[in-house]
Amino acid sequence: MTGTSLTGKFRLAVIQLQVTGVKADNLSRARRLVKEAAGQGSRLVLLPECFNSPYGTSFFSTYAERIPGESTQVLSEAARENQVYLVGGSIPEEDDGKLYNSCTVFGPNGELILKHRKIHLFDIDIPGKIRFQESEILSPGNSLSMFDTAFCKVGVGICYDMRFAELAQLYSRKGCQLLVYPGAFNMTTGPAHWELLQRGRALDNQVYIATASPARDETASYVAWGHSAVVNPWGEVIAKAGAEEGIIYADIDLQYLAGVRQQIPITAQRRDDLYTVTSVQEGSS
Ligand SMILES: NC(=O)CC(=O)C(=O)O
Repeated sequence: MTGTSLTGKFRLAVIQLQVTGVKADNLSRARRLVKEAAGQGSRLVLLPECFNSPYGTSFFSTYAERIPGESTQVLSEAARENQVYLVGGSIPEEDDGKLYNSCTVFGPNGELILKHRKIHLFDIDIPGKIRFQESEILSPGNSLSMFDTAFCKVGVGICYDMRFAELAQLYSRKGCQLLVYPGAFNMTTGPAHWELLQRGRALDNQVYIATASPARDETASYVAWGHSAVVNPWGEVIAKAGAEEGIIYADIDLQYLAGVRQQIPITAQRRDDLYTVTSVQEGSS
């Protein structure tokens, strides 16, 4: 099968990891769960945003690493030992005096094939509910990030990136059939928007969407919503976690995707003479 073939099926696993303040525990649990997912036939495995550290601006500098570093070494070995594509959620990355929220992707040989730095920083202020300002600590990435697998082409965003419809449109236009978003929505925006955004992105672009959240920890300073999910190009949720740690599985069916695109041919029907979405940059940041 070629990298962008529209035939075939493959199994995707999403790991909803219970992230603690102990980095070594996060890494070893992630490694164990990647092995478990591969044992169930998964060929592509997705971890959550900030899988090696608690999510919060006060934690980023303490847990930050260079890439390559300790956490990405574990990811590389887990990908190679289990022969999977591993989308390594995200980690706080330190580079040249700046901090980023970065996702690394490893191929089945353990090679680093992509690094995506969160493009849209999570700066929100909902009075009485939640104020979060990633930009106080982090710098944004400046590039789109896509990679080819033996099964299909995949576009990568991190959490808040999912709110920007243009990014998903560009990925779809550039041939992606699956978009993956490690994320960590919270107890305010999670119930309101998490699933809605995934279904919207899937339906608008006729792609599969997979999201991976940390498991919920009511004692954490930032309580993640959980509910990692996979949505198909028809907009249906085909796999969904609860709030606790676990793995969910979905069979990604590229023929089904092709069928949806043929039945409702919005790509051919677009009015690019009236509107268009274009990008100025591409590649890893
Ligand atoms: N944590 C995020 O980056 C985004 C989020 O929680 C939201 O958009 O809501």
